[in-house]
Amino acid sequence: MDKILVSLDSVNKVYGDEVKTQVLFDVSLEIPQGQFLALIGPSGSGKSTLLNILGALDRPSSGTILINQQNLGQLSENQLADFRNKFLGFVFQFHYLLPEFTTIENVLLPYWIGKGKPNRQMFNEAQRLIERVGLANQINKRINLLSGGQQQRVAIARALLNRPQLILADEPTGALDTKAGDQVLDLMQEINGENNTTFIVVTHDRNVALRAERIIELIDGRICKDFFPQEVGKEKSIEILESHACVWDEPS
Ligand SMILES: Nc1ncnc2c1ncn2[C@@H]1O[C@H](COP(=O)(O)OP(=O)(O)OP(=O)(O)O)[C@@H](O)[C@H]1O
Repeated sequence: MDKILVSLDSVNKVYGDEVKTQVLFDVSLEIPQGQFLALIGPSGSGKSTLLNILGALDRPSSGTILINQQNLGQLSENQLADFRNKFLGFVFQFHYLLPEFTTIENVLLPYWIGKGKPNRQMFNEAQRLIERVGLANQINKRINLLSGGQQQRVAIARALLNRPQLILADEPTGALDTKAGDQVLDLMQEINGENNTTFIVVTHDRNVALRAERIIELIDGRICKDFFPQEVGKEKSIEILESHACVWDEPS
C-alpha cells in the first residue's frame, strides 16, 4: 500500500465577508502517493477552488489539509510559498508561459525567479526534461512559435523541474485538439509511471477522466462520486458518470 500523500479532513470553503457563499462542504479525501486522479464536475462545482487549496494557493475556511504529513494550516505565507516550490508542480490551461522567451528560458523561469541565475546543473536538468517531453528540436525556439500541444509540454517540463511529488493540472488538454490532448495525457501518465509522481487533473473531458486511475466528481461543492474506472470497466464507468446520484439539500 502506497503511503498517503494528501489528506483532506472536512474541508470547507466560504467566500465573502458580508454575503457568504459556501463553495466546498466537508470535503474529506485521501490520495496515495503515485495516484493519477481526475477531478470532474459541472461548472461552478468547486473544482478550481479545491485545486487551489490542494496547491497551497488558497486556504480552507475550516478543516485540515496534510500533504506529505505537513499540515498546511500551520504554515505562514512564506513557508507555503517554499512548500509549493519544493513539493508541487502546476500545469494550467493558460500555462503562463512567456511568449517572447524560448522553451528552455520558460522551463527555467520559476527557478530564475525563485533562486536566481541557474547553474550548469540546472541548465542540464532543464535540457533533459525538454528532451523528455519530446521537444529537443525546439529548445531554443520562442514559445509563440510552438503549437498549443507543444506549449503544454513545455508547461509540463517546467512543472517537473523541481522534481515535485504532486502535480496539479487544471484542464491540461482543454485547449488542445484530440490528438494533441491524447499526447499530453500520454506524457503525464508516462511521467506518473516513471517517477511515481502523483497527479491531480481537473478536466471537463470524460475521455480524459476515463483514462485516470481514479475519478472524483464534485457536485455543488461536495464529493458525489469516487471510483476507479479501470477496475469497474469502461461501460460501468460511463454508467456511473451518467447517473445523477447526488442531490443535496439546498445549503441554508
Ligand atoms: N474568489 C471568489 N469569491 C467568491 N466566489 C467565488 C470565488 N471564486 C470562486 N467563487 C465561486 O465558487 C463557486 C465554485 O467556483 P470554482 O471556480 O471552484 O468552480 P469550478 O468547478 O472550477 O468551475 P469551472 O469548471 O467553471 O472552472 C462558483 O460559484 C464561483 O462563482
